[in-house]
Amino acid sequence: MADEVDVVVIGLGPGGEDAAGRLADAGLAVAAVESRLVGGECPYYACVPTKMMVRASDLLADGRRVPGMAGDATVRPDWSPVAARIRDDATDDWDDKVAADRLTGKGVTLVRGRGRITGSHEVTVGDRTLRARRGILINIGSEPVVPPIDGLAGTPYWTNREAVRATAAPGSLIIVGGGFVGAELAQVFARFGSRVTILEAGDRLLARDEPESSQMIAQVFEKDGIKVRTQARVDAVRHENDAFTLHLDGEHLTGDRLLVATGRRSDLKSLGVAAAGLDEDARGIEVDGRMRAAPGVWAIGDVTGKGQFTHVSMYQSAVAVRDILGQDGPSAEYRAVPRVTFTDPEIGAVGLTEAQAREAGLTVRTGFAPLSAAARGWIHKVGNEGFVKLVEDGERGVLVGATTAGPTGGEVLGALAVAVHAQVPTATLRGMIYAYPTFHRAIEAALADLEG
Ligand SMILES: Cc1cc2nc3c(=O)[nH]c(=O)nc-3n(C[C@H](O)[C@H](O)[C@H](O)COP(=O)(O)OP(=O)(O)OC[C@H]3O[C@@H](n4cnc5c(N)ncnc54)[C@H](O)[C@@H]3O)c2cc1C
Ligand SMILES: NC(=O)c1ccc[n+]([C@@H]2O[C@H](COP(=O)([O-])OP(=O)(O)OC[C@H]3O[C@@H](n4cnc5c(N)ncnc54)[C@H](O)[C@@H]3O)[C@@H](O)[C@H]2O)c1
Repeated sequence: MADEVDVVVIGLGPGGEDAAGRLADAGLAVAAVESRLVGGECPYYACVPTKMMVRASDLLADGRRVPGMAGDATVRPDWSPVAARIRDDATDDWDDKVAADRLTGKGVTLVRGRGRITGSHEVTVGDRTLRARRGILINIGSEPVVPPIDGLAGTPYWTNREAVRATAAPGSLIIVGGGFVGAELAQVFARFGSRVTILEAGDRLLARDEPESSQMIAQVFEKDGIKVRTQARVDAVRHENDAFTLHLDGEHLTGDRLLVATGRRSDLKSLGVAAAGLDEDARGIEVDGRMRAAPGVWAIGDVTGKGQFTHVSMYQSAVAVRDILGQDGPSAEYRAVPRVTFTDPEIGAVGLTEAQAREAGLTVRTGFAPLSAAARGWIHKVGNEGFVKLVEDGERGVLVGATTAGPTGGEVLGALAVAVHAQVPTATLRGMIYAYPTFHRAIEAALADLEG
C-alpha cells in the first residue's frame, strides 16, 4: 500500500531541504527523498568546503604580501588544518545527522534512497511507494560531467567530491576545465604548493564571464605559477605508478592528481520524468515563473537551468512553496542573477555580459574603471587587480549587467545587483555619493566612463 502525503520532495539540495521544511511548517504532510546527504552538494562537496579552502589560500597569499608592505613574514603552507576544518566543522565527516534531525524535527518524513517518478503524483523509492496528493517537487541537482576521454573512466581522477576530501595538497595537479570549479581550485592548490596546469577546451578561462575577467585571471594565475593551456584537447588519459599521463595535441603531460571540472548535468532519465509527462532527454526541466513543470510537478535548483547556484535554488524554493500553498506572490525573475567566482581577486557578476546584451539586440553602452586607478586600489597596492565594468541598455538608461572584480569583488557586487534588479536609472546612480576611499567607489568612475 502507498504512503499518502501532500507533497513528495525528491532530492534535498539547499532548495529542496528548505522547501520540505517550509511546507511542513505550513502544516502539510511532506515526504522528502534523498539518496545521498540531506543538504545536497553545497554543504558537503561544493560551496562551503571549497570556500574554506579559498579562505585558507587567501590567508597564505596575504602572508606572502607582507614583505615590502608591513615587515617580514614566512609562510609555510600546511593543508592539515584545512582538511580537518572541512571534515570536522563543515561536513561532520560527511555525516548529515544534524540536517536530517532538523528536517524530521519539523515533521518531514525522510525517506533514504533514490526516488523515481512512477506515475502521476507517484514516487517509488526501493519497495516503497509514495502518493503525493498535491504534487511532487523535484530538486535533484546536478552531477559532475565526465567527458568521454579514452582511458579516463578507469582512473582515480577527482571531481569536486574527491577534491574536498584531499588530505594533502598534491605535488602536481592537472585540471581539465577552466570554469568556476577549475579556477577556484587551481588557485587554492597552487597557493598550497601544488604545480597546477589547467587544460581548457575553449579559448579562455571563465568563458561565461566578461573577456576582461578572463584576461585578468589569466594574468593573476601566471603570477601564481599556474600554467594555463586553452584550446586544449585531451585525447587519452592513463594512470600508472601513482601518476596520471594525459595525451594531448601530440604531447603528453604528467601529474600526481587529475581534477575533472568540465561542468555538471542532471540525470532526468533515471528520475523517470517521462512518467510525469516531461522530456527525459532534455538538459533540464523547464519551469514557469511559479516553478511549475507539469500539472502537479514543480522543479527547483540546478535542474531548472536558471543558474547553478545555491542562491538560485533557495530563491526558487520560496517561489515554489508559495505556489504549492496557493499563496500569491511575484513570479520568478532572473534579470539579476548574481554570481561570484571566489578566486583572489574575486569576480562578481550580475545580469548580462556585454556580449549577451548585444545578442539580445540592446543598444549597449559600457563603462569600465580599473581598481588600480581608484584611491582604494592604489592604497591597497599589492593584490589590487580588479575593475568595475557596467553594461547599460542605452535606450532605457538602466544597467542590465555588471562585473566587479577585486579584493572584495563579491561584496562590491551587492550595489550593482540592486541597480540591475531594481532597474535604477544610471542617471540616479550617477547622482549618488560613494564613500571615500572604498573599492565600490570605482562604480562612480565606471559610470563616468559610460557617459564618455
Ligand atoms: C565545487 C563547487 C563549488 C560551488 N560553489 C558555489 C558557491 O560558492 N556558491 C553557489 O551559490 N553555488 C556554488 N556551487 C553550486 C551549488 O553547489 C549548487 O548550485 C547547489 O548545490 C544547488 O543545487 P540544487 O539545489 O539543485 O541541488 P544539489 O545540491 O545538487 O542537491 C541535489 C540532491 O538531490 C539528491 N538526488 C539526486 N537525484 C535523486 C533521486 N533520484 N532521489 C533522491 N535524491 C536524489 C542528491 O543526492 C543531492 O543530495 C558550487 C558547485 C560546485 C561543484
Ligand atoms: N563560486 C560559485 O558560485 C561556484 C563555484 C564552483 C561551481 N559553481 C557552479 O558549478 C557549476 C559547475 O562548475 P564547472 O567549473 O564544473 O563548470 P563550468 O561550466 O563553469 O566550466 C566548465 C569548463 O570546462 C570546459 N570543458 C568542458 N569539457 C572540456 C574538456 N573535455 N576538456 C577541457 N575543458 C573542457 C568548458 O569549456 C568550461 O570552460 C557552474 O556552472 C557553477 O554554476 C559555482
